[in-house]
Amino acid sequence: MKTGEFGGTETVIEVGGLRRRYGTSGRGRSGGGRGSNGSGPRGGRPRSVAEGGGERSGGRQGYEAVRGVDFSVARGELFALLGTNGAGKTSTLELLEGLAPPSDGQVRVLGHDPYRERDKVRPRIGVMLQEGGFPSELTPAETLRMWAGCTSGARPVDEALAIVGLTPRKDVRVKQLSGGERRRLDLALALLGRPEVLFLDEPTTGLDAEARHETWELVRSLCDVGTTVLLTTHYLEEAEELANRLAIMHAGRIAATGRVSEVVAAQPSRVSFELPAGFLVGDLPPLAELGVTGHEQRGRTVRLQTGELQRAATGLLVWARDKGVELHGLDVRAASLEEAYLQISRGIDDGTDSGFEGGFGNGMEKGAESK
Ligand SMILES: Nc1ncnc2c1ncn2[C@@H]1O[C@H](COP(=O)(O)OP(=O)(O)OP(=O)(O)O)[C@@H](O)[C@H]1O
Repeated sequence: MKTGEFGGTETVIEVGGLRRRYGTSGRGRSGGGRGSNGSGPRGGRPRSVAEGGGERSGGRQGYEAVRGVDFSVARGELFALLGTNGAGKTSTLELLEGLAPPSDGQVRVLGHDPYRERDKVRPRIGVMLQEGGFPSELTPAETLRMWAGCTSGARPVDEALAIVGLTPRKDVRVKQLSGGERRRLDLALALLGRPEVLFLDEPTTGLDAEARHETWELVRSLCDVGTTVLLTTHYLEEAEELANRLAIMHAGRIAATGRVSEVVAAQPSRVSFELPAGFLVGDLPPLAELGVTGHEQRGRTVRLQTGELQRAATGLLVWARDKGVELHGLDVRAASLEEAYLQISRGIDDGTDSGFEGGFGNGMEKGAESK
């Protein structure tokens, strides 16, 4: 089940032509702490690297991690940013959180520039960073109490602990918490100020299956009461479960965006099988008549791509029956978000549009055109 109906058309997050270049400004990455409200004791992302230097700065021209990104998110909507490692998800999120200014383009959160009008935006957002960086000698209860002191209108600490299921561990030192428990503490901190907009950077990484499902339930319930959520994730299942809409980023750009069904529908389905002994691809029925839009062959293995899976599979099976042959290794695969994700990222790497050719792996020879 997706998050609840999001409440109307009010745009809460708007991003246009967004760019972020490292290595030219001399600013550090993502200073300024966790979000919620107040400046707080936590000074920002532990993996900070000076934008003006470091091995990742990309030389004199710098490195452009975000290359013209556009999207908007309505109130109560959950928007997921997916992408390969280094695609630019966190770099984008940090611009939305107001932790750095964009090199170019526009960001509006709740109608304000989150960097320049930080004081207007900060009290209304909650941020769950990828790595927390808690003082390790404090307990979760103490950490939350300390943070609540910097947060106006904070929830009671016990309520925040209960929401994320940390009550039984509230008096254990942070250094003794498991990775998943720390993640929950991170979430509790992000929720402390009852934010209107929640930014979650890989919120369920390190959580076991049960805790992940509980977090999904929690996020859904927040959306149901109108909280707007932007999350990054590597779990496609998470995006499928939660997202009203998503964007797949690759190399700093949005390669596909829309509802899950729209992103998936834009990708072809696949049928692969071993060509029976004594037959060539040219002996198959005319592929265009089966709705096949492309095919490749490696050794005896043939892979077809199609937007009409039933027609292609039926035509192939009828052909095999008529010829009295068995199609070994037959694999009929409908397009899925995973397929879409892989095809998009591989396709762009290869400079192809759909990723179909790149997705079949290197060393694949193009099969002969069928008759
Ligand atoms: N301070 C920095 N200086 C130079 N390059 C940086 C800096 N921070 C990030 N980058 C580069 O920008 C690119 C995007 O990084 P980013 O962390 O935004 O990706 P991501 O999509 O969040 O990746 P992941 O899924 O691995 O967390 C990467 O190539 C990264 O090496």
